[in-house]
Amino acid sequence: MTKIVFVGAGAMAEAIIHGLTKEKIISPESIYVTNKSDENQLNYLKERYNVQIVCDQKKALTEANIIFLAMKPKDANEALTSLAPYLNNNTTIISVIAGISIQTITNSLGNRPIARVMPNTSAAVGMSASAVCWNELIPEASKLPIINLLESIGSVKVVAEEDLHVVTALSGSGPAYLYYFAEQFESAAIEHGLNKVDARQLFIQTMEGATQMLKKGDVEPEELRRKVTSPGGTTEAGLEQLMEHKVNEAIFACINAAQNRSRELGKLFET
Ligand SMILES: NC(=O)C1=CN([C@@H]2O[C@H](COP(=O)(O)OP(=O)(O)OC[C@H]3O[C@@H](n4cnc5c(N)ncnc54)[C@H](O)[C@@H]3O)[C@@H](O)[C@H]2O)C=CC1
Ligand SMILES: O=C(O)[C@@H]1CCC=N1
Repeated sequence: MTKIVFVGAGAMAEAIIHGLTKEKIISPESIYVTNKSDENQLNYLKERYNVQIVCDQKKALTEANIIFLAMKPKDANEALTSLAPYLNNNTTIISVIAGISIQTITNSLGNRPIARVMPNTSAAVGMSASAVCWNELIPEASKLPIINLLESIGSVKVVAEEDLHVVTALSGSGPAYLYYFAEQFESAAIEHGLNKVDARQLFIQTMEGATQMLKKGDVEPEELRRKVTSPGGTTEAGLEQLMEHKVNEAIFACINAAQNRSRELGKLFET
């Protein structure tokens, strides 16, 4: 049975565990969790998902088939140093840490199969938009199982490592941008008299409907937008404000800053 150890047990680890256990891809008895200090969080994960808390670090790490690295970039070096002595040669490392390169992980853990994944927290509902890259030590035969594992939490694209920076900016951080939009549209609608429940439901359904239209893929977003925008109508009036406030520039600046930060984090914690 495949044994998976999560080193780092925060928001992202939980979202992945939620997805994996919900889809019954792997039995919770085979999923182990450990973190730096927060015992309450480990107990919570055990209670909620029935996963195992690592008691014997050495045993858990030595026997692991897959180790997920799920700590913040600033904690990566310390974590990698503490793991290094216990790994067996065949263990596959899957890092979800933003910015930290395969080379930096290799520098601490030695040459071994390493994949980097950029998921997002929608993994919790099986809707992560994940991208993965790997080093050449990941055997051909292991690629599909890794993709299948990740597909249990959503969609997966295989990308070049260099592209993970922009992927992180777009889909790793993406849910937060959409939640920000949700907050703002909701507040604006409430200001104009709608109640909170209706405002939220109407916005969610609008996002969902627009997503479905985009997903059909037969009409470009620009054309879909035109179909909503009657000349001299309400949409035009609204869009004019978005353009006047340079929302397009804000979005370019947002993606640029996020992908830059991913590069910076990689450099900052390079070993
Ligand atoms: N939250 C998100 O939406 C996404 C996060 N990520 C990446 O996932 C990683 C984790 O992010 P979050 O879960 O949001 O952070 P978090 O702060 O919620 O969780 C971090 C976990 O790492 C543990 N930790 C810290 N130092 C450790 C050490 N030396 N050994 C073992 N465990 C240690 C902490 O105790 C905590 O359980 C980050 O690198 C982030 O870039 C990637 C995609 C999306
Ligand atoms: O904000 C962050 O750094 C992480 C990576 C992508 C989403 N959250």
